[in-house]
Amino acid sequence: MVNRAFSAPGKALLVGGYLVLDPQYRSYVVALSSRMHAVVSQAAPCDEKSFKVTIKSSQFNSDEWNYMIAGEAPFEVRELDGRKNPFAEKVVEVIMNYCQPSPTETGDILVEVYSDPGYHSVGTSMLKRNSYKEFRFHDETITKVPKTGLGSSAGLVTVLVSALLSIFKPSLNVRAEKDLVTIHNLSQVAHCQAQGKVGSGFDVAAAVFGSIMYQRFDPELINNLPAANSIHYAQALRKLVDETDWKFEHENITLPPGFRLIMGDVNNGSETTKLVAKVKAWYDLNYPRSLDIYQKINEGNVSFIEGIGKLASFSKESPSEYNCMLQSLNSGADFETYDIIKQIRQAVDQVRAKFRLITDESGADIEPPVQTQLLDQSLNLKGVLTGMVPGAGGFDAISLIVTDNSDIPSQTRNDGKFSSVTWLNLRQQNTGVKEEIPEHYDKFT
Ligand SMILES: Nc1ncnc2c1ncn2[C@@H]1O[C@H](COP(=O)(O)OP(=O)(O)OP(=O)(O)O)[C@@H](O)[C@H]1O
Ligand SMILES: C[C@@](O)(CCOP(=O)(O)O)CC(=O)O
Repeated sequence: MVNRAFSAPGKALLVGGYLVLDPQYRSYVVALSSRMHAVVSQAAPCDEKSFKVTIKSSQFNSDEWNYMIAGEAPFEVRELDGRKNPFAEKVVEVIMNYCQPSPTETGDILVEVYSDPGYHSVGTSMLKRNSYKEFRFHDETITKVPKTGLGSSAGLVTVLVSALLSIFKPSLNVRAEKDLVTIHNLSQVAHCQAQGKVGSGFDVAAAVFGSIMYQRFDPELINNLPAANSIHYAQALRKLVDETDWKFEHENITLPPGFRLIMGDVNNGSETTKLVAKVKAWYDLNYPRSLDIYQKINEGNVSFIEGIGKLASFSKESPSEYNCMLQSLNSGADFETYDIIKQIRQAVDQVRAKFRLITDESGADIEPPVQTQLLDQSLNLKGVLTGMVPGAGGFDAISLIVTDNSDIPSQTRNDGKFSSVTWLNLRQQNTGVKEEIPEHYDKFT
């Protein structure tokens, strides 16, 4: 019996929201320590005309989806009890069409999914653990449990693709760039099909490659695929995944030493699709002024990215001065004497100001006044370099880049201004998809 396990990280898009939808702009995505996990096993084949792929998510009121696979490409995938999980279903469909297994030679497959605590609000969940890992068990089905916005669907798709691919391609090695690209391409296709739209794909790219500077692929690559029930689909999919250069950028990045990311869950929830639609309508209506505004945002994004790069070089070139700078930040002293800090803060100010303008004009709450207040107050805390609303913004969350030694929760504990914020216990993580040890997922009590 084959038995393998994989995990992939959640993400925070620090700069590049909205602009990342356009291939000309660069964005900065940090992968987070909250990870999605999948453990896969396969029974021996029993010479039937069909086989079953079961996906179990026991943390969510024992959710389970059973897909029956029969016939040949184009494989149609059917859930036996009509239960819906578009992300799981599209992964199964994409993998079957890409790998084209022979049903009579394939045994039933079981994938058990686990997600780290950061992805969902704690609510009334129960923490269960074994000696290696701990997960929260909720008494509601997956769609009823509020999300924190770390990209659970991208993580899910990425680990399911890795797990299922490893069954049909036993040589799969997630340390090899070539295999990562295969996982990436398959995951982007499945994720877009499940969402019913081609987004920027930064969340899937971060789940696969870890913390990255990202520039998107051409959406036509996926839009041009034939329908999944077409006789041309499986072949076109293989060509797209294996033989096409997607020309997207995913340069690995890391926060400078002495800094980490802290996310505050504001627990309100915004619908990204509605925000994106409003911003797009605003952009088209206000063109070419909107282009100027995007270019100003991009200037800020690029200056932020450069500033972060300069901090990394500073830490190498003058370690003791760099430590003094970290200490000034920690003590709340006049750290703005450091030009790099000034550059980063100004860059983020420029981006935030333009997003506030778009918020006013478009009606899309990218940085609504409550978030502005929260961020401005956060900038006065000891150890905070800068802060922003991540991704599409809205009421979901704030992200702060802070020094390693700062203690944000204790500075805000009894402060009414932060009463709406739950600080998530997360760290930046450079690694994308990782192979795990299947036995580490045995019996959670
Ligand atoms: N642990 C899980 N087990 C099974 N399905 C999951 C799991 N986590 C996520 N999903 C699937 O992903 C869906 C949520 O995806 P959605 O894109 O709405 O949120 P997200 O990716 O967490 O959020 P965001 O894109 O705002 O970061 C769920 O409804 C379910 O179909
Ligand atoms: C607005 C957008 O640029 C960011 C969405 O980010 P998030 O899903 O809120 O993390 C859309 C996208 O990139 O798909």
